[in-house]
Amino acid sequence: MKIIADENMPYVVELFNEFGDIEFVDGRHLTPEQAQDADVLLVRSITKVNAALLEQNQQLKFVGSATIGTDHVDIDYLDSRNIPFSNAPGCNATAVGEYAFIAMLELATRCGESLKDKVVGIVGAGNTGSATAKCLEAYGVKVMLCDPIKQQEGDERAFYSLEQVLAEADVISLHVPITKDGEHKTWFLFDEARLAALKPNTWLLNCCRGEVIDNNALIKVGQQRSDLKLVLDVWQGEPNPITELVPLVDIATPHIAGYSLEGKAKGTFMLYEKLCQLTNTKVTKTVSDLLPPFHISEFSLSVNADLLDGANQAKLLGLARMAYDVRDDDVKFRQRFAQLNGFDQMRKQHKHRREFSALTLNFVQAQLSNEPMLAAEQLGFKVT
Ligand SMILES: NC(=O)c1ccc[n+]([C@@H]2O[C@H](COP(=O)([O-])OP(=O)(O)OC[C@H]3O[C@@H](n4cnc5c(N)ncnc54)[C@H](O)[C@@H]3O)[C@@H](O)[C@H]2O)c1
Ligand SMILES: O=C(O)[C@H](O)[C@H](O)COP(=O)(O)O
Repeated sequence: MKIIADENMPYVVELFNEFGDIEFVDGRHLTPEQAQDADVLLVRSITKVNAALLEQNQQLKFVGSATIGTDHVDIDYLDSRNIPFSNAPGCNATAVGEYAFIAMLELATRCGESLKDKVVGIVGAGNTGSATAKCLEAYGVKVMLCDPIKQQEGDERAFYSLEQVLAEADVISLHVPITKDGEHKTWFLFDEARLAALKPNTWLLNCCRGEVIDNNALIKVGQQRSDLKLVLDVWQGEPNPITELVPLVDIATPHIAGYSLEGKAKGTFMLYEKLCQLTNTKVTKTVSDLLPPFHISEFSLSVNADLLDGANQAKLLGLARMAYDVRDDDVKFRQRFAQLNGFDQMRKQHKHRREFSALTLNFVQAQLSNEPMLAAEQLGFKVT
């Protein structure tokens, strides 16, 4: 079996070498000629999987994308050729949730404000939106979920309309797939009118797809409204963000919100499981076999370390930065995004961060209540 895999997908050798020969390719520039003799194709979000790529291939047995989003894959075309396809829903949800939470903590600390006093609107309450809400709620922040599709499906959580979120939330975090048609289409969901209608001092975070916000309108509105705070991990026209937008953005990163080692490992692992299922192969590996130990295995906290206390926001941020310091990616982004291949190079060379779960917090003295420990656990840390 010939397996063609994106060169930036970790753990492919560990998981797939038992199935055959592996060839690594540059996923953004994969050609029909390179893909023509693949039995298995393993891609990331940067490879367009469609008729143009695959019509010369008559032997393809499986396409796997180690991503949550599927907008780069023509699933109808694969169906028409009976080629099984699988993505990796939820694989990097925790990574995105922690990224959004850390970015909010960072902004709050930078502005001398308390995140706990904010109301956060989450647009799209699926895997990544729910993971963001989980961190915020563990910290005691009020969350407003907006997801008309889940609401219509009978999800029992409390939902709010987008208009309510725009009117009431201090922070808005976007977690929708990119869709171009239908009642709930998300392409330019945040157009000039919605951007201009944001409450004074709103923070807007986009960790889903760049085109959910009209980036040209964002430049126009951002230039008129210095009160807005922006966190962008995704950009219209990737890998070439619009240059004028970057200085208006408070935290800017190159589509790496989902790049935790855990998320990456889970993504590749889910495709391995699917291929095992398709080929009647026994699953013999586990995700934890793949992950190296974290360089800080345990961190001790004293009795004053009530992470839930808003007065300790900076301490919580310090702790979160041990797992992931978003400022490093922001600095690199500003230096490199405009260079030739800068955006892709930053993603390729990204030092995959760890999730909170890699860090064990040791509460060395008994707390007055066990709430801070429970909150730390809810945030995702291991607690002893
Ligand atoms: N930045 C990154 O690294 C990164 C990582 C993972 C995912 N993503 C992107 O984020 C998207 C969301 O990921 P997910 O795992 O949460 O997906 P998901 O499918 O679990 O959840 C998306 C939710 O959005 C809702 N939705 C759709 N249209 C909506 C609308 N108009 N208004 C409100 N809600 C709407 C859906 O009902 C669904 O519940 C992915 O499709 C992907 O494009 C980006
Ligand atoms: O859809 C997703 O899962 C994310 O956008 C994913 O993290 C993108 O990363 P890539 O596949 O480009 O490495």
